[in-house]
Amino acid sequence: MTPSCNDPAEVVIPLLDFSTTLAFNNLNYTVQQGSTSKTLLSNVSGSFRSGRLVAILGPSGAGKSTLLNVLSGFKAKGVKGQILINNEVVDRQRYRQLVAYNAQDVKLLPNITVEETLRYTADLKMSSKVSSSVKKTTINGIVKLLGLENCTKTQARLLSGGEKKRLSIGQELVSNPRILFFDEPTSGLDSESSYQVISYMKDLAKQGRCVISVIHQPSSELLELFDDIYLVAGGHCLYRGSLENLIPTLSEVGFVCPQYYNRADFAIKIASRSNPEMEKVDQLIRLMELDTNSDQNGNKRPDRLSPKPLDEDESRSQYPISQWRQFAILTRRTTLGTIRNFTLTVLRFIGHLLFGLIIGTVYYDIGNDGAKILSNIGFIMLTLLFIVFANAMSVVLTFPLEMSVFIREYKSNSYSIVAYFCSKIVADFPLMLAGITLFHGTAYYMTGQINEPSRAACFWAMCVGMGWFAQVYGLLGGSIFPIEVSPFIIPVTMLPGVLFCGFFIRYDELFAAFQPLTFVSPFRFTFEGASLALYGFGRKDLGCSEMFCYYRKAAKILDMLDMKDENFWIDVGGLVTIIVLLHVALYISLRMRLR
Ligand SMILES: Nc1ncnc2c1ncn2[C@@H]1O[C@H](COP(=O)(O)OP(=O)(O)OP(=O)(O)O)[C@@H](O)[C@H]1O
Repeated sequence: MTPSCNDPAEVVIPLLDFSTTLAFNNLNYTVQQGSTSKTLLSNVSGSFRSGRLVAILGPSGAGKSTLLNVLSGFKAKGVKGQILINNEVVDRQRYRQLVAYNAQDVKLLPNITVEETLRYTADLKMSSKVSSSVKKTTINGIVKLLGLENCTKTQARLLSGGEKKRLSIGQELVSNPRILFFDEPTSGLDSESSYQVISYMKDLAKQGRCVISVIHQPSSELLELFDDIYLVAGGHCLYRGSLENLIPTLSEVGFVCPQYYNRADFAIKIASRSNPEMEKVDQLIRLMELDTNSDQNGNKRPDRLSPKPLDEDESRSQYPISQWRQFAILTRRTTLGTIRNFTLTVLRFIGHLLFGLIIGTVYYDIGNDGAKILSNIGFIMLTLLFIVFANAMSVVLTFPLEMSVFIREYKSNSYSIVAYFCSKIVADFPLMLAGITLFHGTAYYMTGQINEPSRAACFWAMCVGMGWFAQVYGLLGGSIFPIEVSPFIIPVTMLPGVLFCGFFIRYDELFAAFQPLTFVSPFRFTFEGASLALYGFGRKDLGCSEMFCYYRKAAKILDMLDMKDENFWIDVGGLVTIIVLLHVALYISLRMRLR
């Protein structure tokens, strides 16, 4: 049963027995818009203490999410000012270990269950010295704390909005962070679920954490759960202090809250752009800017806080586990997610088998017939086109969602880019290999291609090369372009490569200016490689189903296609080079996305 908001949550995750203060002074955040710059945060200051739940309030566009992103370290470029934890400037890497950020839109891997999600997070975020029983206890504690007991075996895609939100909060709790940021954790939830989520956050604060949340128009009941308020308008701070002091402070400058009026609504109304009393708002801003030396509750900040040194019991290495372990865990998780994506996985297999059968039926037994050479060359081309589109499009459709999970996890310091990159390549490879083998096993033999193991293997290798290229190309497209455009961009950008493959126009018939382009087309390398596998290297004369077959001799076929045996290894080298370069481009693109 989901605990009601009044049930005390049983806390199993460790309490933090030391205080933490996050202080920020004169923060400014500017973004570049063409040649001009736009200031999104101006001279905002404040401090948040452990044990207190803080609400960041403000009208839409006030800068609440921006403030949260800056304070959580997710935005660093263009930020000026000082952020201190326990009066110390902390380097970025260490900062990310201390801070957790829960974004407004929940990013979860859809086919992984609640328990698995938390277990993988624990494996990634907890030191390998932590025993599996401790990890299990921690996970159970989080599940209980967040009321997820009923859905531990449910895949994330089937969870309700509130459960998804709580699961993503749970992921942040695994590493037991000192400071937690939430961006609109109640958006899309009904009032009861909103109350529950904020109650859980209150519990987390009571356990000794700094908990700061952007909250959109909270009801009076919900607002009561917060200890402190940080009011933002137009990138400025209008109020920071306790909830009790909010109305008295606003009334000091002449904003008097009517009786029975929701305090949050009143504060947001004052902060809205439509407020005609701008001089009073400016007065509030000046008041807050002058008061940079007082803490969240209006008390003077001591020159030196007396916290526990930050590094006393924390590991200094960037990640809690080695990159090799990260790679192994991520590969397992990606494989599980792919296998569980039943529709796509089964469709991929059925698609390869079905197309193999169709192509095998249409081109039945033509492979050794000198009278049907042109059709057989069409078979080679069709094979390559099928492989490239089937494998590129399946990753284009799934990768963008995974990317958003990757960006969130990377930014919360869960693992390195290299570990993710390698796991992605390795986890997707077997499925591609299996699909192509199924297709090859059907189409190659049904079409009556030459039954020599070495030729069949070379043909299969060219198909695998094409599939590998397609997969990385799809990943690259998915990492660069949004899902709305990548299904269009990927096929369209491949077409010039198809044009210069040697099938639609012979290499020697191309304008001289176009001929070098054939050496950057993966289709040229695979088409020539597959054709040589079938007809090159001294293949004996083909059979002939008619009176006369002009192309009985394999050498004549290669001559017609302007292909030479010695090009085979150039094709292999060219294809491998393109695939390697695409991996490099994919790696760079992932890095760029994380900036
Ligand atoms: N990269 C950017 N370039 C230009 N303007 C930006 C950029 N990011 C945010 N802004 C602007 O900064 C302002 C503050 O945005 P922010 O998302 O922080 O608002 P918010 O208070 O969280 O609003 P909401 O409650 O609607 O989510 C908005 O006017 C937004 O358009």
